[in-house]
Amino acid sequence: MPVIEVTNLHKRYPGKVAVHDVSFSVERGEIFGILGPNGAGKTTTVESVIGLRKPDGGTISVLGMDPVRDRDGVRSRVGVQLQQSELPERMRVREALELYSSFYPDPADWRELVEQLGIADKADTAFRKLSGGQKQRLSIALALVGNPEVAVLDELTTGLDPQARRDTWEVIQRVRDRGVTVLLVTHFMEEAEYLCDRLSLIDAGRVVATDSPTGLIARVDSGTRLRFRVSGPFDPAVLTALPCVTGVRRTGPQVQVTGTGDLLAQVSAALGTAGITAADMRTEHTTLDDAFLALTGRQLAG
Ligand SMILES: Nc1ncnc2c1ncn2[C@@H]1O[C@H](COP(=O)(O)OP(=O)(O)OP(=O)(O)O)[C@@H](O)[C@H]1O
Repeated sequence: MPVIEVTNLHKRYPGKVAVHDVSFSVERGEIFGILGPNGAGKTTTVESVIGLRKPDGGTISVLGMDPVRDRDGVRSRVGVQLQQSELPERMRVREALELYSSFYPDPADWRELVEQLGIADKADTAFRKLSGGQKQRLSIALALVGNPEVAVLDELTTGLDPQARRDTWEVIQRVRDRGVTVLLVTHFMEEAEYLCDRLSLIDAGRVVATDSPTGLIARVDSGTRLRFRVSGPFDPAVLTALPCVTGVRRTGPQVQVTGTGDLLAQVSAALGTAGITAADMRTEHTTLDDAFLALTGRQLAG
């Protein structure tokens, strides 16, 4: 039985339908992502999953419970990290963790958690003195201190620098390694690609597709893409004449070539024969962004 099952969720706010029709299910032990642009309905969906919002239509089951009817049951078994959780400025890390531990019948050892999350040396630091990354780690620790079976994490790494983001991803993998099922909301394609076993792409309140990151990418894989820079004259016909090339696009000094087969070797050889010097030649792979674009006609980022 899935740990989380959302079926035809519909949720409206006054004058606005935030979620039209969302269905997905999350299996035990997986990291499941909900990926979509700002305003797609991701937060409304997860807030419904944890019982903070009452659906206008559809059904939700979390560990076999209805999150609205059995809110306490869900609360005791699901750890939640919502966007921008704030604590009193002067509250120390230790105090916050002890307070949250007191809410649960069988809390985790918070010292062990902060150790794993790399903020053990901050136990006596006040919330306001923590960096963005440390606050984020604390909020993950608070989401996990009740020993939950499921962790729901919304916009986990928004506002973090690239290194802190990567560190946080490792933390989430360790959380899953402890047997926790993770539902992760993000609008960062790299985050979804790196972390998620499966994910739903969501746009304008609807699920566009659900699959593994590689499965989603394979749906739109349009072959290989090369990118390089040229400084002098460049006639695209040198490349369009090659059977393996399907397209050449030039934007200023940047050239993008799409095609199939052994594109890199053939393009390099043709450029060499024509005496064209290409710099920074690299192969680009299809990303979730490309998948989102192909499935919705819109870019994920921006
Ligand atoms: N309390 C509310 N009242 C009215 N409209 C709302 C409310 N909360 C969200 N919305 C609207 O519903 C839509 C979906 O919002 P939601 O926060 O679920 O999207 P999201 O995908 O999580 O976006 P973001 O990443 O920006 O948080 C948006 O158009 C938003 O403006």
